[in-house]
Amino acid sequence: MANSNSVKVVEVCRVAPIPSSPDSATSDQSLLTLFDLLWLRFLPVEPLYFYEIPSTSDPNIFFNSILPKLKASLSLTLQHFLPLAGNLTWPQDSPKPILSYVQGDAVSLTIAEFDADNFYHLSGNDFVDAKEYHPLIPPLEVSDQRAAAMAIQITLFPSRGFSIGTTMHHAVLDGKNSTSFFKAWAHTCKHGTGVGSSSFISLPDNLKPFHDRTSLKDPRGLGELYSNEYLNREGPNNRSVTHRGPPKALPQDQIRGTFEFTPAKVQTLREHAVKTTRASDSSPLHLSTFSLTCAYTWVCLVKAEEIKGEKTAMIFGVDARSRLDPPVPETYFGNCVVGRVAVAETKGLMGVDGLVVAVKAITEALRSLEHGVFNGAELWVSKFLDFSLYDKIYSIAGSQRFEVYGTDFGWGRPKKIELVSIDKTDAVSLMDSKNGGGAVEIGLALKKPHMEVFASLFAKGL
Ligand SMILES: CC(C)(COP(=O)(O)OP(=O)(O)OC[C@H]1O[C@@H](n2cnc3c(N)ncnc32)[C@H](O)[C@@H]1OP(=O)(O)O)[C@@H](O)C(=O)NCCC(=O)NCCSC(=O)CC(=O)O
Repeated sequence: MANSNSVKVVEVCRVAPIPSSPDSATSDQSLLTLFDLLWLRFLPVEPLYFYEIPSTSDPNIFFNSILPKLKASLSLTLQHFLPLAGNLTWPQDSPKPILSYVQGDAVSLTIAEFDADNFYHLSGNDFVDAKEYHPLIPPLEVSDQRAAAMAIQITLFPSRGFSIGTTMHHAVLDGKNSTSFFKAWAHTCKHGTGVGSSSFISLPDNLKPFHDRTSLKDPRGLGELYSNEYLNREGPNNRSVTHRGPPKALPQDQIRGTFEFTPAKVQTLREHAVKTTRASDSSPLHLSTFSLTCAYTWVCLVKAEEIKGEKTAMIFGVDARSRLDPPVPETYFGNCVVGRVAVAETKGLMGVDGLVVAVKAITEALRSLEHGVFNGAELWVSKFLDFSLYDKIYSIAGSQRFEVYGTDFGWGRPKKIELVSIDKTDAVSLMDSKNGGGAVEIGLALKKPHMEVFASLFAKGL
């Protein structure tokens, strides 16, 4: 078990974007879109990256070299991501919340230190008590009137490594953006010209955020419809920009585990699905890495948690950027994700054809995209999902496409990445694998007995 010493806060400071030239933007303001509003009440996203410190003769390498570089590059990177240094408000005269940055706004950065022995425990492969990650994530400054977009915490594990934890307001950005921000910061840190330099580091095109929320067209006025919903649903004229709190009683005995799907494992699942699909099933199954990974996880979860109800659901996000008409750039900054819900009979998931039942449900949910991402939107903006219909609703956070393990600040690939928020949102995290090679990893937070059964089902295979 890890040393239970608590995290010691060394410094709390604020990092502002450095203007890179005299004509750099000094302010930025945008109205939230429908896509942002959908996430307004969601809990913040909490990615946590662990990096090993290279062995060196300088015991103070972190404070002498690494930390100053991280701070300087953060400041330079924020110049490209001004909204992340800003705040959300919802003035009385505004139809929707406003995300604004004005000169002087800055990101809260906490520097902390934790017992070195915790490093390999928290960044290793063993199960970890979910609560152990919480001190590595900073609080976000939020009130009903004003919410910061992001807070960052860098925690040193002396002579071992450091972690970078962030808390990001979900109405400000989606998983793709948060990954791009980390990659842009890492790029600037790795290729920067030195501490104290205010020189502008140009980002590769795929990391340059495209900031124009008005480019998301909403001819049916769904954003207004949805914001009116908010204003009326939660008390009269409720303009709070605070997310809902975590569930009242977070399970105390949750542990976290990571499981890997190698390309060979995915191929085995694919072949199994093809073999067990009935000849009478005319419509082809969507047998991508994503659908097979989610389907197998779903089946193992239903069995491990002994779900009893008639139906269970799995919600996943779909990147809408290229699916909109007209599309928006891949680098569009702001939420651009729509939810899709796969529904299956629990009995079917538990049966011998469980994998195919799950893949079929995911295929059907994806098929609805053929009619456009806004098909039936008037219904789901006013009543997204009737939770009472399902005994259990699973969800997927993140994507293996984001290639988060490619985030190198100059000291190598991350040793481990956790999406800490999944223990509050009950989601399954999905990302590329820390072992590379085209593998995918999922992260779970479950009660210990359920995790043990899940691990054994996962290892056993089909
Ligand atoms: C809807 C999807 C999940 C479906 O994914 P699939 O992979 O099943 O289907 P697909 O049609 O997109 O791709 C099918 C095949 O084409 C290939 N392919 C297609 N596009 C690709 C691309 N851009 N990069 C790499 N591969 C690609 C894949 O190899 C895949 O096969 P193969 O994989 O077998 O090789 C995805 O399209 C998508 O939108 N992903 C992003 C979801 C997202 O943004 N999530 C974050 C939500 S916000 C969040 O999570 C934050 C939070 O709340 O915490």
